[in-house]
Amino acid sequence: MVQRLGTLALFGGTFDPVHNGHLRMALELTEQLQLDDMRLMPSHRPPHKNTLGCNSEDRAAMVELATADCPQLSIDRREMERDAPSYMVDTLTEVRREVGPDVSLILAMGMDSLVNLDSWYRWRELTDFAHLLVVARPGWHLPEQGDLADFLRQHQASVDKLYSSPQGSVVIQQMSLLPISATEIRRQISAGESPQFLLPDSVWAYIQRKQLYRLPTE
Ligand SMILES: Nc1ncnc2c1ncn2[C@@H]1O[C@H](COP(=O)(O)OP(=O)(O)OP(=O)(O)O)[C@@H](O)[C@H]1O
Ligand SMILES: O=C(O)c1ccc[n+]([C@@H]2O[C@H](COP(=O)([O-])O)[C@@H](O)[C@H]2O)c1
Repeated sequence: MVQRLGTLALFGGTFDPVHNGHLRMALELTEQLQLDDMRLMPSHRPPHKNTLGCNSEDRAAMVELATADCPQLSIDRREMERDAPSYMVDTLTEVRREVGPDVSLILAMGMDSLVNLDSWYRWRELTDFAHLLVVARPGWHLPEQGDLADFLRQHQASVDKLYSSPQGSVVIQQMSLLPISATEIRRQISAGESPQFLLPDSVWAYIQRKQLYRLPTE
């Protein structure tokens, strides 16, 4: 019988701020796929975002608060320690070195991230270190032509690959995601509206205490 590998999943994001859409996705993936460890990993210097609503320490503090009461989720602060653009290939290289060759390392992302994957730094190498676990979001479709489509044709696999090999596959998981976006939450706050119930109360309290997102960012 083939041995089932231990699984470590990282869910990277700007989390500006973290919201219930992110949290439900992480929790549902963990439970549906019986992942051993699911960590939300705030990006210190998100490579593709020029305007941020707040600094990385505040964004990480909110992820810390959001995950504190949920035993299935935790925060991975490793990108906070690297004062360079938070390229995912660098992060995954570091994690792979840490966990060794026999752990299934899984990078979770939404479909909107996947469709831009070919703009990421050394994107083809990501699967040398991890699997990509992509959650299909309504309104987004897999590319059908071009380098990324070819890459997906080569790497797409069924979910059992996550347990039988340590890296190398792209797995697409269908899930109904909450229609919440950080952009809309920032807009609401800068317009004086309340985002309550879109994010944990502890995160909303933090935003109010630190007076974040009062000014429009885009
Ligand atoms: N509502 C949601 N449910 C599940 N996953 C989401 C949701 N919104 C974003 N994601 C995923 O979370 C990851 C990090 O996203 P990000 O922090 O940029 O959140 P966002 O809400 O899309 O932010 P913004 O509106 O600022 O772009 C991405 O992989 C993205 O696909
Ligand atoms: O490595 C890259 O070049 C790269 C480019 C864009 C995004 N990422 C990462 O992808 C994750 C989601 O990004 P975002 O911008 O949707 O929050 C987050 O962890 C980013 O650091 C990484």
